[in-house]
Amino acid sequence: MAEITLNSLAHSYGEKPDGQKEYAIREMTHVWEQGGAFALLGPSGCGKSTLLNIISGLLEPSEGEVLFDGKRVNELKPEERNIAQVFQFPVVYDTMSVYDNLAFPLRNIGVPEYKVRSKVHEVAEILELTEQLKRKAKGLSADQKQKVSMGRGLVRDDVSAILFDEPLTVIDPQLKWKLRRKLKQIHEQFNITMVYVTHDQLEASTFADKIAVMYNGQIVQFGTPRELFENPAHTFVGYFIGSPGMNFFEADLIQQADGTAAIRFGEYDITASQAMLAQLSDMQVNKITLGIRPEFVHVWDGKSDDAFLVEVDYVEDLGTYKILSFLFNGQMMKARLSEDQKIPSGQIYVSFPEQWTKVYVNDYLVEPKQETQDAN
Ligand SMILES: Nc1ncnc2c1ncn2[C@@H]1O[C@H](COP(=O)(O)OP(=O)(O)OP(=O)(O)O)[C@@H](O)[C@H]1O
Repeated sequence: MAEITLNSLAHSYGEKPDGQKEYAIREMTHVWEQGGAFALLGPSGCGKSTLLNIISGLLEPSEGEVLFDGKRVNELKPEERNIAQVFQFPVVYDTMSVYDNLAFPLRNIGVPEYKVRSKVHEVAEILELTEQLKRKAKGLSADQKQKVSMGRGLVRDDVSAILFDEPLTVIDPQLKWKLRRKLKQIHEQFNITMVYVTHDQLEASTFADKIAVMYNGQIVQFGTPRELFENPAHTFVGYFIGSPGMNFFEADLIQQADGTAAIRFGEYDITASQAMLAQLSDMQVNKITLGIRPEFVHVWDGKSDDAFLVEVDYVEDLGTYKILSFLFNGQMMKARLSEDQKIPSGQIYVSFPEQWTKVYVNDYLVEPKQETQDAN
């Protein structure tokens, strides 16, 4: 078991990269603590597989280092790193029995047969493969084969970490949920560092304690599912996590005649704390992006003096909840409402609670200015 550190790591597939754009992994320093369950979440092409292959040793990074428990492993071959990797498609020996497939990694390192037997039975039990142990792998269904693949990763006690690269791609939708739970249970039981790559936010949040969201070769936020939802550190996290994603709109920071600052969206003033306005004034920006999740838009039943009058566009009924689309200053926005909330047609009042209205500059979240403590 190991803590995995990426130290100023970067990777370009080209020999002579010309600028950041040519890097599949842009420079990052990052730590995955020992024994954690982590997900690497991001859209296709953001660099997830590249990063996983660098950790497992299938790919040598062009810059920086990978450390296991503080020791550099860049020069170690995959088999010397004690990493188990489970890929999208099952890797099993068709002509061998399920038992021999599971026993293979242990026999390879000379584990005595009596220990092999007990470990294979333990893992088969967890993965519900005991009844299949004598069968040839060839006759198994795709999801059973993938369970065998996972089992081969789990049999060795000495692995530093298990890396999963979209392991549920071939699994039946009904079984996906069950296997995800199983993986979580296995993690709790074995306390091995696990990194799970996926482009599916639901998969990431059921499996992982902490999720690294990747975008354009960078980890833009590393946090619990709740942190990613409540406080997206980057506009991409706001957009990618949640259903539907965060509402964004461009606003202006203006300096008023009395010397105070205000945030303006068209003719509307958007409330912000003094600490936030002070921070934005310090940053000397004019344009900002505001973000609010559809769940946090407050839709009023009737008239409200502190709310904005907006135009209802349409309401989508999704069974257990509704999505209201409305036009605010010409921009389409969404609110997520409970199924029993009545929505009048025409014009309604909405407001954006200050706590949930996030401010972004150049795509990154701005935190309100901290009061400096008086030294005396
Ligand atoms: N062998 C390669 N040679 C050159 N470029 C590559 C190679 N493998 C990946 N890339 C590029 O590196 C970037 C990151 O790809 P990577 O496969 O790591 O992304 P990913 O997030 O795993 O995507 P997916 O979910 O589609 O597998 C992409 O722009 C891709 O085209």
